[in-house]
Amino acid sequence: MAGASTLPADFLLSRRVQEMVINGEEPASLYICRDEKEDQNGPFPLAPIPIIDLSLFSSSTTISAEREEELQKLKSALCSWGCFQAIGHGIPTSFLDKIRQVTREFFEQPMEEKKKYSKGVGEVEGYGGDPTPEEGQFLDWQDRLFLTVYPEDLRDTKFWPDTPKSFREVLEYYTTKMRMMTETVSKSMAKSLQLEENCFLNQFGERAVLSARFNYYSCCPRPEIVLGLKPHADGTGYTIILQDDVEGLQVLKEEQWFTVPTIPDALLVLMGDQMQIMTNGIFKSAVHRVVTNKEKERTSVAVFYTPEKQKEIGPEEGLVNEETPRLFKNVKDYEIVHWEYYQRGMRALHTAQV
Ligand SMILES: O=C(O)CCC(=O)C(=O)O
Ligand SMILES: [Fe+2]
Repeated sequence: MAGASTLPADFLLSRRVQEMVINGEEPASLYICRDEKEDQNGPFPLAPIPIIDLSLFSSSTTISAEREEELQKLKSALCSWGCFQAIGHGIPTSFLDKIRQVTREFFEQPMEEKKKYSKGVGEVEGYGGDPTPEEGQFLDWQDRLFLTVYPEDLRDTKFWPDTPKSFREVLEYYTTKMRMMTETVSKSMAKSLQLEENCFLNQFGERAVLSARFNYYSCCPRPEIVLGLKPHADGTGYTIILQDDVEGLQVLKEEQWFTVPTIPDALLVLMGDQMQIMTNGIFKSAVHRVVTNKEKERTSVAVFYTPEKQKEIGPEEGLVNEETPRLFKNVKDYEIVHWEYYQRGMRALHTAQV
């Protein structure tokens, strides 16, 4: 298509990346994130992210020494990587496969079917690309379906797909399980820091928000210069990511990008900025990105767990003392500021610093 490389962002974002690929189009210039000759410090090593067995925290039969050791492992993972691979979460692998399958089935439907759930270019909820970023920011090689699931009165069910047939049921069941998992994870994180076990749950509040983002990364003819998702840290409390069997997610540690291994029965629990604030900087909010792939499509489902709207959160008092002074202010609706900065290609954490 003549002049394709200078198309404006709003126009590009009104179309799906998947459509461009089906039409055999080359990525327009706004998708190009770097100079071809730039050193990318690849190949990227696999990240040795600790694997934590959550069943050790919930089962009453676990001997306390074993539980204590796992809590220490959890704390160390969150201080260094800002994430861990969770197993023993109580969701059978067969069900994780079911979610992976309905996700793929949703995106593999004809465009007309998916467009029933289309959002406007500027909106977040629904099917499409992320809203247009500020000038100078490149676009992501992905399409996604974003749905708020809890609290239930915030659901906008016109965006909830009717097909594949089991989609809604699978999402409902998965997020019920996610709520149980956030309870275990939040309590365990508190215990690992010698805090009262409900402290983080209380900060998240009864109306904590759970939303699901189904990501679809089409094959990309120029993987060396196009990203599936630009580098960012999440504005959440934390995020739980289900990957399929195609690698692509990377985390940044000491200025090196590491590829997150795909493990069929594991869920990646990744700290967002708000957990870094609540732990007074002890847990790291992990910077991550997604690379593209020439041969294989990739899917993922990210469940975002965010404190209740309008609720103030801040560093736990038990973590603030003379040796470790308060690093962050109390904030509310932090994710809104986070989003504004994200759209400018920046992190927002400094806005919460004292
Ligand atoms: O696709 C992935 O594995 C990660 C997605 C992600 O980082 C996000 O949706 O915020
Ligand atoms: Fe993310």
